[in-house]
Amino acid sequence: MFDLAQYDFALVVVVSFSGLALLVMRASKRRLPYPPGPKRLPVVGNLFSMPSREEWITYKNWSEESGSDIIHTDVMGSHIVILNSIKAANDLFEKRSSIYSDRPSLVALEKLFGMDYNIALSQYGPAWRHSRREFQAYLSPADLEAYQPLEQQAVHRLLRNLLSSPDNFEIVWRDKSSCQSPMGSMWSQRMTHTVADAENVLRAAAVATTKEALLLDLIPWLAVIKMPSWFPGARYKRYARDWRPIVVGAVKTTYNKVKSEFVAGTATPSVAAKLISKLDEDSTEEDLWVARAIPVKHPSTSPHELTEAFRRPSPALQTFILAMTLYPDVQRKAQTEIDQVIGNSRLPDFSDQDALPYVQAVLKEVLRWHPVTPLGVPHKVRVSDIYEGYYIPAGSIIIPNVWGMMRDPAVFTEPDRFYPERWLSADAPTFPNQAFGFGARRCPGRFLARASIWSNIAGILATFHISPTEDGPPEEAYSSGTISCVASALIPLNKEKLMWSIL
Ligand code: HEM
Repeated sequence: MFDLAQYDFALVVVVSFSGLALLVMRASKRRLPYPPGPKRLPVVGNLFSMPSREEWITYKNWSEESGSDIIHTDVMGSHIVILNSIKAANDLFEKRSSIYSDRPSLVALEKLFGMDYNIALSQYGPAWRHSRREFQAYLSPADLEAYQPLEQQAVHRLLRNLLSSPDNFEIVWRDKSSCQSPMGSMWSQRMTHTVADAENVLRAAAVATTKEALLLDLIPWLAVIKMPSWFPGARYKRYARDWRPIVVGAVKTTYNKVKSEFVAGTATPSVAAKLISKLDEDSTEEDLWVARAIPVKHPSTSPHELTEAFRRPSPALQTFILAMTLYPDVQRKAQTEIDQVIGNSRLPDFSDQDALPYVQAVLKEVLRWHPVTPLGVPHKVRVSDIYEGYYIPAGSIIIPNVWGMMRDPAVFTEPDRFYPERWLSADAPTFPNQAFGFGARRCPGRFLARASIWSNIAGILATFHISPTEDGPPEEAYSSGTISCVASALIPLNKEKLMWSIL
C-alpha cells in the first residue's frame, strides 16, 4: 500500500539534498572569480570608471589589456558583463540561449513612460515568445517580396528628392515620403502621418534612458514611492505624466489608421495590415499584440542624439556615405559593377542582388565597419553561470561589444579599413550577422533591413557620385548611444548627377 509517511520522508530527504546541493553548487560557483575588469571601489564599484562616450572603444581596450574577451564591471552592485569576441557571444547567446535571452528591465522606459508593450524590452517568457513568433512570421525572406515594389518606389522617391536638393541630404530624409523607406515598411508602408508620432516616442525614449533615469533601474522602488521633488530620479515621474499619453497615443493612432485602411480595403502590404486581417470584429487594440512592435526599439542616451538619429538618413546609410567619401576606389568599383551588369537605362532592383556581388559586399562592410548598434541591445542572464572558469551571477546585464567583435584582427584582417573585398574571399563569413544581435533575441526585421539598405545603396551608387566638399572628407567619428550615427552635423556631400534622366 502507498505509505504517505514514507513518501513524505522521501520527499523531505530529496528536497533537503537538492537544497544542500544547490547551496554547495552556489558556494563553489561563487568561489570562482568574476571575469577580469577595471578596479572596483567599495559600494559604487565601477560607477566612475564606466565610459560615457564611444563605450565600445574602452571596452575593447579593457579586453585587450586584460587578455580576456569577457569583462566584468559592477555598478553599485549591478553586474555588467561585456562580451568582446564572436566566440564568447556564440557560446553564451546561441549555445546557452535559454538562460541568456532575458532583458534587463528599464523601469523609467517601461513602467513610467508606458513602453512595456515593446517586444525588444519584453522579459523572456511566453508573452514575449508569442509576440515575437507572430511578428516574425511576416518578415521571412519569402514575405519580403510583397513589400519590394513599395520599397523600390520609396527608393526612387528618395533619389528624386536627393536630385532636387542634393546638398541637403538631411532635409530630404526628413521629408515624410522619404521616411517610408526603410523605416516605413517596418510598421506600415503608409505611415506618413505617424512619423511625427514615432519621433515623439523616440524623444520620450531618449528622456527615459538618460543616466539619471537609469537610477530607477538600480533602485526600482523609487518609481513607486512618493519622493520629494529634489530627490534624484523624482522628476522622471513628472516627465512620465507628460510623455505617457503621447507614447500610448502613438501606438493607438497607428493601429487605428491601419485598421481603418484595412476595413476600407485601401491598406497597402505591411506587417500591421496582415496582423489586423487576423483579428475578428470584436478585437480591440488591447488585443493587438502587434502594438508591441511599434518602431521604437532602440533607445539612445540623449534626447538630442535620438532626435538627430531620426532626422537623418538611417545610420547605416550615413556610414555608407561616409565610407564612399573616404574610400573613392570602393565607390568606383561598385559603380563599375552596376554599369557593367545593368547599364544606364534602368535602376537596380531586387532581382539584381545576386548579379551585383561587389555591391552586396559593400552592404556587408557597411554593417561591419560601424554597426548601427555598436553595443547591440543588452541581454540579461536568468541564472548564475560559469564560463571559461569565470562566475557570472544571475541577473547580470550582458552587453555584446559588436563593434569590438567586428574590429577583431583575429577575424578580420586590417579591421579598421573599409574593404568590401574581404567578403568576396572563399573563407569569408557569409554575413556580419552580429550586427543584428544574437540568439533568440536576434532582430526579426533583419531580412527586411538588409534588403532595404541594399536597395538604397544600389540606387544611390547607380545615380550619384559621392565626393567630399572643398572642406575635405568628413571625420570618421560617431555619436554614442544605442544607435550610433556619424558625428558630423551634416555629411558634407557633393553629388554630381550620373543618370538622373531615368528618375
Ligand atoms: C539597420 C537596421 C536594423 C538593425 C541594425 C537592427 C538591429 C537590431 C538589434 C541589434 C537588435 C537586438 C538583438 C539582440 O537583443 O541580440 C534588434 C532587435 C529587434 N529588431 Fe531590429 N534592427 C534593424 C531593423 C529592424 C527592422 C526593420 C525591424 C522590423 C521590421 C526590426 C525589429 C526588431 C525587433 C522587434 C527587435 C526585438 C527582438 C526581441 O527582443 O526579441 N529591426 N534589432
